[in-house]
Amino acid sequence: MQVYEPQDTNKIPVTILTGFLGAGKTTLLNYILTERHGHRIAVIENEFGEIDVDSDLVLASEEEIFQMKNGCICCFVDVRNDLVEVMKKLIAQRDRFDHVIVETSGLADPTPVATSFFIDPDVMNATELDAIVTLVDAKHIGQHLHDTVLDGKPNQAVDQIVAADRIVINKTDLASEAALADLEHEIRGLNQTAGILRSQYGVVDLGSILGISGFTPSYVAERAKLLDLDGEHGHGHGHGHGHQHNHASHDATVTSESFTFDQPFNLPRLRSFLEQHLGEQGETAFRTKGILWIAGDDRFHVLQAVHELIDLRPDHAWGDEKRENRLVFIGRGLDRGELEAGLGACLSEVM
Ligand SMILES: Nc1nc2c(ncn2[C@@H]2O[C@H](COP(=O)(O)OP(=O)(O)OP(=O)(O)O)[C@@H](O)[C@H]2O)c(=O)[nH]1
Repeated sequence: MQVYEPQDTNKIPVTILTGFLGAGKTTLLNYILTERHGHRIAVIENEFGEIDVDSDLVLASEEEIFQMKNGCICCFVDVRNDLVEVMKKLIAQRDRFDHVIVETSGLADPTPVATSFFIDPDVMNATELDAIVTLVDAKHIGQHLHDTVLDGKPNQAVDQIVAADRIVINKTDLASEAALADLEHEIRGLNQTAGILRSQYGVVDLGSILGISGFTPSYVAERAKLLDLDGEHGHGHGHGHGHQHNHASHDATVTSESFTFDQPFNLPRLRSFLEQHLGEQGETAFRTKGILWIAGDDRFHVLQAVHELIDLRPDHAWGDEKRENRLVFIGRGLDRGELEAGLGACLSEVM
């Protein structure tokens, strides 16, 4: 690990961390937050899905995590206002931290997020956009880059690569050297200037992604022009996070379904349901996450699945925390009724 120094100590450097669903943003964030790099980092999180699972997956102490409660970070109008508000709160507590990381939802285009740092004079004076860092899932990105079912609208997996100052190809353990070389070549075709790094579980030289001063306002304006992102027309999305936008640009066929159950799951039943369901629908079931209550077990379990790859494991003890099950499914053409029935059949009669 290499320690970095912010370039201008008067301004708070801000890193925008982006990457398609399941690329490893939270994993990288946890790595950053647990490394002893001598800097205090505030995190602004935003997620796709109505219930919050992500903040439970971030290991750091809660006071460092600020959630964007309303508004999806991929929407121009909402995000600009919300982000500006959150940033102002952070600026007021400026002495508590020296770097801000904004983790975007996996379906966000980072450019409007970046431009929101140039629309408010107070935020602009107090912060300095450091870089857009884009994570890429070495195993799964291919299918999203070639995703044709985007209705002629911008593909956010591509936007995220185009807008990046640094691209981290993560999950290199899941791809061959030849596949990685091809992917690097393909990424170069989309972005000629960004530094490309490789990682496993987000372990990168932090000096290569933080404190790199990759931004100038003119650069953002250029990018915005390039992507036709002036915020006035025609962009936005319509995914299932409970509110409608007219400025939809994202793939409206991608939705999220969230479930909570106040009964525990029978672990073997749940495992076999998930294996079967995600095995059959792995192409279109992009991402599944959950904080799980398992019958007969005092520890909460964490479910992480990216397409058909499932990771379900125990975490720490529930303690006094209220036990419940929270799951989010994100994908294309999700059938809520089928999921609800399938999950319901996995609930345990005994606690
Ligand atoms: N094999 C492998 N798995 C990884 C690696 N990095 C992360 N993962 C796993 O991939 C899954 C998704 O990682 P996250 O960090 O939650 O991804 P994310 O980008 O925050 O996901 P969203 O918030 O849903 O967009 C988790 O199960 C991680 O443990 C890696 O380098 N190799």
